[in-house]
Amino acid sequence: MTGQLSPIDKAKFVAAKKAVDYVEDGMRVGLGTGSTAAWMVRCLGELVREDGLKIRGVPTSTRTAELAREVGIEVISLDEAKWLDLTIDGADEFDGELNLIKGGGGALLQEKIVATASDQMIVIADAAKEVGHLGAFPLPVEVIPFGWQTSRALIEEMLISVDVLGRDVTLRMNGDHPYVTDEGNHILDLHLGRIGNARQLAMVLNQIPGVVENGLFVDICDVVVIGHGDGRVVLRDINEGTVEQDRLDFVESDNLFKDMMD
Ligand SMILES: O=C[C@H](O)[C@H](O)[C@H](O)COP(=O)(O)O
Repeated sequence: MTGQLSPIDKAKFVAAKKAVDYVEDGMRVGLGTGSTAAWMVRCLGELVREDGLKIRGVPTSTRTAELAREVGIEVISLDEAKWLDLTIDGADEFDGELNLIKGGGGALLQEKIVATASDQMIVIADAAKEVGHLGAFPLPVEVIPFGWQTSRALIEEMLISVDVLGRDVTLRMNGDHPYVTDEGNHILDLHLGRIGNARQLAMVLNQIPGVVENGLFVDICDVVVIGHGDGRVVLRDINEGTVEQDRLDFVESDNLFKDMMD
């Protein structure tokens, strides 16, 4: 990756770097999944190794669990933690009310359980993830493999009666085979274009037999840390509104960032 300092990588990195400021000694922290969350796990690992930060992390996927252990974070299960102080995770889209689409990486089920078991959920994202209305990103819905085609037909039928633009539903593939989640389920991606009422859609989806969970996170996120390619970070807080942070000029010289790019 030498020399490939893309603005998106920088944006994800500065958002992650800023978000770990919320983590305090002794906290039980939910660790999200995805490329942005991976930056956050690396930043936390650095604080654990170099500053002696004492935290326990609950990962939201096997991928994140491996990375967390690799960087020196103590990993525990959600049942061991019981409740979390904070979860930091990425998102595929967020709107002005901090509602989210998640699950582009297939981890939405554990992510939703972990986020809702936390006092606070902080999302880290590059600025391109902000939308006026959710739905341009295909909405992931996790379904059990048994009868998944019936679940898809029921979803398609339901979509006729809700406020969405598109109605295509596709089975996520991994090469020639259906994608399999950490729980052994499949993912249906709903190509909706625009979601008129995220709260209603999230509820009706979860009433369909075979649906385990959907990737709409409504009223779960408290803060979005938005990273920009030039190092600027903007906080969007559900209670305090928008707060512009100073530009973080350290990106290129930051050891962690340099290590990952070399
Ligand atoms: O299942 C994956 C998660 O919901 C991710 O947090 C989401 O897809 C965003 O991933 P990334 O940071 O790679 O864009």
